[in-house]
Amino acid sequence: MAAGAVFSRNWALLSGLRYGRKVRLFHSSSLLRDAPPLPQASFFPPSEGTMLPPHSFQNRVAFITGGGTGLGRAMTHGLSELGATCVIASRKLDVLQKTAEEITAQTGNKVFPLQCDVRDPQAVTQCLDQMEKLTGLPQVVINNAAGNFVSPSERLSPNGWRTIVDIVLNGTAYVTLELGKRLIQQGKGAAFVAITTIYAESGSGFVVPSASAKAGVEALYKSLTSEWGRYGLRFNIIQPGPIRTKGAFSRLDPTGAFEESMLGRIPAGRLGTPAEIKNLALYMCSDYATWMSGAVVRLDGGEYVSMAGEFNDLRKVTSEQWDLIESMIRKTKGS
Ligand SMILES: CCCCC/C=C\C/C=C\C/C=C\C=C\C(=O)SCCNC(=O)CCNC(=O)[C@H](O)C(C)(C)COP(=O)(O)OP(=O)(O)OC[C@H]1O[C@@H](n2cnc3c(N)ncnc32)[C@H](O)[C@@H]1OP(=O)(O)O
Ligand SMILES: NC(=O)C1=CN([C@@H]2O[C@H](COP(=O)(O)OP(=O)(O)OC[C@H]3O[C@@H](n4cnc5c(N)ncnc54)[C@H](OP(=O)(O)O)[C@@H]3O)[C@@H](O)[C@H]2O)C=CC1
Repeated sequence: MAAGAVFSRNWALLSGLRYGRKVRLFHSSSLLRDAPPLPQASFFPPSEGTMLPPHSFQNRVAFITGGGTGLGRAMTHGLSELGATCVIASRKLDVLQKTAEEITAQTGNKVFPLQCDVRDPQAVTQCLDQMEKLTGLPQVVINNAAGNFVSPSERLSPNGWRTIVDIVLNGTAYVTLELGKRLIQQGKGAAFVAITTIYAESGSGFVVPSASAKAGVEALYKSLTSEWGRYGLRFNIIQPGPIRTKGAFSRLDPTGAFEESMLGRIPAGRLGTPAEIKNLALYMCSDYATWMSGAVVRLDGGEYVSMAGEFNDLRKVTSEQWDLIESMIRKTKGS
């Protein structure tokens, strides 16, 4: 079914709410099921395993914000599997503790949970003090924590704006600047990765605080690439396309009405997986990527360019329709 038709059908289902019909209201319940991948997805199966050789991060420390859930958890798992001692930090200590225990049990390498709201610079300082005592400074830093929700911009309050910009841009800056200062002082190098999004470049309606803050993160990282390379610090950026995590989908598509139309614009025909982000992030932080700095890598199954191309909707034209179009164009010869 064409993406537009899918969207209309799903939206009609939701509209049924107004007439008292029973439809799924939340992303996790059942009427609007998770959209199935498109047929071409069978050409592009995701590989879940960890790509780099064993021990690639042996004797290294990694600090991952938002490491308790979603993509942060996947990256923590991968680093730990390859030998790193990991420190994960976010607001919910219970979530962090559970993740830390599970990963430590699976990999045999210690994961330390530290409570930290990255919006608060003092909390960041205290968290990094604790980390230094536990593990010393990290060689790998992943700024992954984020906040987001879809909302028409005219509904945003100043605090709604501030909340997202504080988590995404200010939080990343507090962590990066404080760690950078400490690393520089101790003469130690490190690899930083920030997780942004494909709309950091284009901007996007309905997620304006997130788009603005992620663009700021990219500017921060590109700027520090140039300024702090001389201290042994390198900075790279991953722009993921859509990946089903509870944190993202519950705030960006809570009804599930948009998932199918979103799939229709991804040439690979499927969502990404946390493991795909994990493998790219691990590569960027590894010794195989010491010449990589200031890079911005989009990992989105082709969605971004697919949305940008003026003529890409012609995918919907059938072979018979092309016969007609071609004959009409050919008739213009000599005119
Ligand atoms: C076209 C189809 C698209 C389909 C898309 C589907 C999939 C995704 C595809 C791509 C994804 C691309 C990018 C993804 C980027 C991400 O960042 S995803 C990660 C998302 N994860 C999280 O957000 C986790 C953390 N989030 C939170 O904790 C909360 O959601 C929050 C960010 C709100 C922070 O919580 P808290 O500090 O408790 O804040 P408050 O609840 O007090 O709220 C602060 C102010 O914000 C206002 N607000 C909250 N929600 C909304 C809303 N939905 N609409 C408008 N305003 C909202 C709230 O009212 C507070 O302001 P006031 O004090 O009332 O003025
Ligand atoms: N999933 C997707 O489709 C996409 C995701 N991304 C990006 O990937 C990254 C991970 O997102 P994803 O895993 O999907 O979603 P999650 O919601 O699972 O991850 C967000 C993490 O950020 C943490 N966090 C939120 N606020 C704060 C705060 N104030 N201080 C410290 N930590 C905080 C949360 O932990 P806690 O609640 O404990 O604080 C949570 O672990 C984000 O940067 C997101 O923007 C980008 C494009 C697409």
